[in-house]
Parts: sequence; structure tokens; C-alpha cells
Amino acid sequence: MFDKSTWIRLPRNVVVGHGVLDETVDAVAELHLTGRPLVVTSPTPREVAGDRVVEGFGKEGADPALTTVQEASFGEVERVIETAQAEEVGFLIGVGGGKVIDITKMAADELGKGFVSVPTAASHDGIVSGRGSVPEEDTRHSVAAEPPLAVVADTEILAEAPWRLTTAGCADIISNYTAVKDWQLAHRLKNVEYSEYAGALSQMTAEMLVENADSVKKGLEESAWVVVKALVSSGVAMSIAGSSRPASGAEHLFSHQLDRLVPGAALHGHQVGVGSIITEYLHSGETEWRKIRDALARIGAPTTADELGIDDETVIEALTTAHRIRDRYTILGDGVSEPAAREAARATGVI
Ligand SMILES: NC(=O)C1=CN([C@@H]2O[C@H](COP(=O)(O)OP(=O)(O)OC[C@H]3O[C@@H](n4cnc5c(N)ncnc54)[C@H](OP(=O)(O)O)[C@@H]3O)[C@@H](O)[C@H]2O)C=CC1
Ligand SMILES: O=C(CO)COP(=O)(O)O
Ligand SMILES: [Zn+2]
Repeated sequence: MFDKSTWIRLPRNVVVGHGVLDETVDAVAELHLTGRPLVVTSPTPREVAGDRVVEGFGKEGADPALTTVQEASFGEVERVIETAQAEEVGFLIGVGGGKVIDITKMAADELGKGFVSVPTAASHDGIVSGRGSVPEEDTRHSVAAEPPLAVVADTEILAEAPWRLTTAGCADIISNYTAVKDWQLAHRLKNVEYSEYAGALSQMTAEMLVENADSVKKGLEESAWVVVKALVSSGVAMSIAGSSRPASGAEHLFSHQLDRLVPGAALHGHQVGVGSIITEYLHSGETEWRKIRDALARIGAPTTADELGIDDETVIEALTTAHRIRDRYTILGDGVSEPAAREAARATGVI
């Protein structure tokens, strides 16, 4: 008997475009949520979008509550949960970068309430996924969390966010190339379940972004459009897979390890981009890694340890220990030796 079942949890409304922030109320109305909203934001996103969202709901008589988070921590997730309970809200809206979106997503998951994502930065694919990550002592990678019921991505706001956040989002997508290769490898060697649909979608998303790299330029609002579409597509691939596998392989392990060794040194997307150059080299040797490096360079993302602002020895340490991060088989296998890590990082010009 065939007794397999799967849940693919996707956003119902994805609204992308110039000025769509003011359509947040309409996008939410369509979801038939009940109760008042809790808008979760952080200082800068509040100024650029949070207050406007609160005002929009206020005009509709929805009596929104507002809370501002400062840092990515479980303490803040707890505080948002307590606020949501005290204010007796019906659903949560995260307005901000990855930190705010993930705190809101994880609080909503714990509360069993709906969650809407209003990103103010296109910095990684967590803004549309059902994966949440808040740094903890030993865990940096994402865990399953409440996926957004709707995503409202205003390209006018995203285009005005610091450019490095957008290039980080691009690099997070480009890293899908190696993530899919790692997933296929794990399928072949360890019988890990592989989804052809999710793998193909993730790979195609990276290819399309690279093909459209010329539209990704500082000061061009179209860049935000191109990147958000790719982030949505990557998020859908993760939803189909039911894990972050299509978008997270060894390059992500490397980045998570850097986050432990040198917290806050560089953006997630930038780290996984550089990681992807190295892991592509480990996968296929001489040529393919150049395509990844060139794609990153074209959009202005870092391609070297220097550009990340991380010293060479830390890169080597992260590479040789990244396999321990989680139970996820990748090209790093049961560990890359130090000479091999040094050779890969040198051959690709990362160090
Ligand atoms: N779920 C997932 O799959 C993933 C989750 N993450 C998580 O995401 C977080 C990192 O996300 P990231 O977006 O890089 O970082 P932040 O959310 O911290 O945003 C980066 C900075 O940009 C500011 N900012 C946000 N939007 C704007 C804007 N429109 N204009 C000007 N400044 C703005 C923020 O201000 P302020 O300081 O006021 O907030 C912050 O200082 C981490 O907590 C990490 O754990 C990372 C990767 C994957
Ligand atoms: O960043 C992600 C995908 O781009 C999530 O991956 P992790 O599960 O490795 O945190
Ligand atoms: Zn990522």
C-alpha cells in the first residue's frame, strides 16, 4: 500500500512591487484572519515601513499592537510571545530584515498563530520560507517554523535598503547551485530523500538570477524585483522539499561555522557565496567554480576572505570543522583535511 503523505506549506499571497506596502491591509484581509495584528519590527525597519503598516491597519479600525525588537535572540522571541498574549492579538506581522522576520516566524509558530512577512531587506531566502533561525550557542542553522501566509515585498523600500543586503540575497540564491549538488550527492551516497521538483526549481532559480545579473545594479529598483522573485522561488523549493536542503549544503555549513567563530563578521549571503566557490571546487575541480565566482563578482558580492573581512586561518578552521555543524551529508563528507582545505581555498583565490 502507498502510505506516504506530504504537506507543502506555501504563502497564499505574494505581493511584490513598487509601493505595495500600502496593500498590506488588503493582502491580509484576503487571508480571513481574525483578531488584531501584532506588528513586530526593529528600529530602522520601523522608520521605513513599520509605522506605515501600523497606520494602515489603524485606519481600518484593526487596532494594531506594535513591538520593536533589538537583537536576534530567543529572549526576544519570548518577549514577542508574551506581548502577543498580553495584547490578545490574532496574528503577527514581521516588518524588517531577516532578524525580525525570523523572530516573528518563531513566535507565531510557538503561539500557533498566522504570520505575515513584510521584508525591508532582500538579504536571504528566510524572508519567504518556513525556516527560522535565531543564533544559539550551538545551533546556527534553521529549524522548521511557521511559514508566512503572505509576503508583501515593496521594491521601493527594498531598493533603498543598504546595497550589501541585496547582494547578500543574490549570493544566497547563487549558492543554491552547490546546495543542490550536495543534496544529489547525499541522495546517491546516503540514500537521502531527494525531490526532483525542489532540486530543479532551486537550480533554475540560481540560473535565472545569474542570467539576469545585469539587472542587478545599485540604484536600480528592478534589482529588488529580480532578487525577491528569486528568494520566493527558493523559499517555494524549500517548502516542496520540507527542508532547507535545496538551498543549503556545505556552503551553508561553512557559513554557520563562521557565525560561531566570528559572529557578525559578514552577512549570511556573502559567507555562503564564498563558501559556494570553494565547495564547487571540491565538487568539480578546475572550471565550474569560476562561474560561481564570476556571478558573485558581477553583482558585487564578496569572492574572497579579505572581502568578507575574515582572516584566512578562520576560513580554514571553518572549512575543516563545518561538517560537524549538523547531520547533513555534503561534499565535506566526514571532514576535509587541513591541507585539502588550504589547497581549495588557495586554488579558488579565496585566501
Ligand atoms: N531563516 C533562514 O533561513 C535564515 C535566517 N537568518 C537570520 O536572519 C538574520 C539576518 O538577517 P539580515 O536581514 O541579514 O539582518 P538584519 O535583520 O539584522 O538586518 C540587517 C541590518 O539592516 C537594517 N535594515 C533592515 N532593513 C533596512 C532598510 N530597509 N533600510 C536600512 N536598514 C535596514 C537592520 O536594522 P535594525 O538594526 O534596526 O534591525 C539591521 O541593522 C539573522 O538573525 C539570521 O539568524 C539568516 C539566514 C537564513
Ligand atoms: O539559509 C538557508 C537557505 O538559504 C537556510 O539554511 P539552513 O537550514 O542551513 O539554515
Ligand atoms: Zn541561506
